[in-house]
Amino acid sequence: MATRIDGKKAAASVIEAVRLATSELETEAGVTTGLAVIIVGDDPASHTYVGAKRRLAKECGFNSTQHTLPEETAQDELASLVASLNDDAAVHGILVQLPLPKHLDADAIIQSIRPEKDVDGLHVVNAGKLATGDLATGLISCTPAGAMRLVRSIHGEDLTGLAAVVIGRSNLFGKPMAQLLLNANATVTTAHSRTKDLPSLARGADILVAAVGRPEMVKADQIKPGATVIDVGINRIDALELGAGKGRLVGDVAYDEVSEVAGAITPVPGGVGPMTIAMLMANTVTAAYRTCGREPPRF
Ligand SMILES: Nc1nc(=O)c2c([nH]1)NC[C@@H]1CN(c3ccc(C(=O)N[C@@H](CCC(=O)O)C(=O)O)cc3)C=[N+]21
Repeated sequence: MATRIDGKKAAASVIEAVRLATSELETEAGVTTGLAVIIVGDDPASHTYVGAKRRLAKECGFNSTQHTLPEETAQDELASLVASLNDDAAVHGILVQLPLPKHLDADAIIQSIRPEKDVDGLHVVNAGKLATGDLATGLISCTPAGAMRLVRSIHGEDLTGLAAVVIGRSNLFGKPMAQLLLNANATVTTAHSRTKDLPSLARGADILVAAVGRPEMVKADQIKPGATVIDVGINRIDALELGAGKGRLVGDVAYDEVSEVAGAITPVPGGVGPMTIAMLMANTVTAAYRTCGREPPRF
């Protein structure tokens, strides 16, 4: 039976470290860490996530502001809000909740955030720093950073000799995750929808990371015995009797059967999800430390 990797517990320890770092920066430099969250439109799931971010920011001792804009917000209005937050010295981190309404160009908005304040790690400067192995001055995308922390909780810092397979190649997750694993000396393969014979590729993985967005797609026969399985999927299975917006959350991995074969596995919920928000807080206080020329702790 696989070890269940407790993302909630790991996230709580990151949050505690962020809280300490925040209060240290406050007492030593007189700087309160500031996070600005922008949300456009009224997608209920987005509002739930933003609410969770706000609560955690408060718990960390941040000064957090939320900018709630109507669905019909124009590109230039959103751009000018980002511009004013870029220039606001009290704001160390800017997060634009995704997805944005379809009429808006999300990438143009993200690229207009000052890289030093891009706590989502999505700006090309931050993506480029990660790609070139500069982990010391950039900001790393929160979900891969959180997933990597969970990998380290099992394997430690050095993944030499381990084969890692990442299923998914998005800029948001798959690519940065592969780069983090590579930086830690794993031998990395990125698989995707065009990959031939994914099951046999997956069976070679000591570390299997699934980010496909298909409920319970990864089955037990695709797992190397003893492997570490990181499930990044968040799929809401709507149960008709529960009504809209309710229902069960499942990952991209068939948890019950896979946990019979794997050595360690993250659950959904309670795995990578809570780590994502915790790493957002870590990135924000990191950004605040850097504005004062101080070395941030490693989270
Ligand atoms: N700019 C931006 N940055 C993001 O990081 C970002 C975003 N936009 N848009 C949406 C996605 C999604 N995301 C999650 C965060 C936490 C959980 C999480 O904590 N999930 C809980 C369950 C929560 C529930 O019950 O719905 C868990 O897995 O245990 C999930 C998903 C961040 N995202």
